[in-house]
Amino acid sequence: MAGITLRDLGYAAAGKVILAGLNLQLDQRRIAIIGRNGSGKTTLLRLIAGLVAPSHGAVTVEGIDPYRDRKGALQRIGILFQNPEHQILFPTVEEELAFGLRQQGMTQKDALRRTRDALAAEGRAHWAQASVSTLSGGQKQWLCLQAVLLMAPETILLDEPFSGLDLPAIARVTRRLEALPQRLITISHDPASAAKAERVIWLEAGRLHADGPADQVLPQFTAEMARIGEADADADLAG
Ligand SMILES: Nc1ncnc2c1ncn2[C@@H]1O[C@H](COP(=O)(O)OP(=O)(O)OP(=O)(O)O)[C@@H](O)[C@H]1O
Repeated sequence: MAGITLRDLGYAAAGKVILAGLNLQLDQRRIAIIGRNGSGKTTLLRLIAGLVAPSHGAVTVEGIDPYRDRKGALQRIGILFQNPEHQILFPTVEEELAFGLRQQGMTQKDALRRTRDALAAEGRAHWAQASVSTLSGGQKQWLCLQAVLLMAPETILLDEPFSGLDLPAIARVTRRLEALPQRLITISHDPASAAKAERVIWLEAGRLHADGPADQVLPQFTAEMARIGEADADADLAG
């Protein structure tokens, strides 16, 4: 795998600089991106997924530009959004799961067959015709992860994959993610969930603040968050 390359990457919106000057080569299998609210983590994932175009510099994913080459991006990158409601488009479980496969060029018939096989393999064959609106938040999140996995991308981008999950669901999703062969790039506010990453990237106000092994970066991050937490109320808007 050639990995993901960010070259002097920057992004601005509504006249505001949101990310600037990022130069990173991302080759590791488990990468965590940490940072405070509004530090630019989600924007970085959206740039890597090719959902938005850089305002400055470039992103390359396994040799392609994910914004210009959408088909190539769909083969290489999957993204799990923080809020499943932002990801789910279809009324039933099987339609939702089949959609990504259709986008990758599979016929509707083959996509539905693959979807039903995948549900059966997970012991959830009876979910196929279920209405997505009847699922709980955690079940919707499972559905979104399943949709990404069915597309078999080389890299999966996860935006706070544990938000809104109860403790058993966190344990289940953690096990599932740990077993995946793919490269995972996971956003988190929570240092504990980044502890097993091979590499931790800390963003601060849209810029790289630290980059290294978890046992070096996380203690600095935790200490800094504690320091800020002890200071006065923090009501500044980023940018
Ligand atoms: N399209 C946009 N137009 C204007 N401002 C934007 C846009 N996208 C992001 N922002 C702003 O950029 C900053 C970074 O947002 P982003 O969602 O990337 O941060 P984050 O680190 O993921 O935050 P959180 O941890 O709260 O999810 C925020 O101040 C946000 O309001």
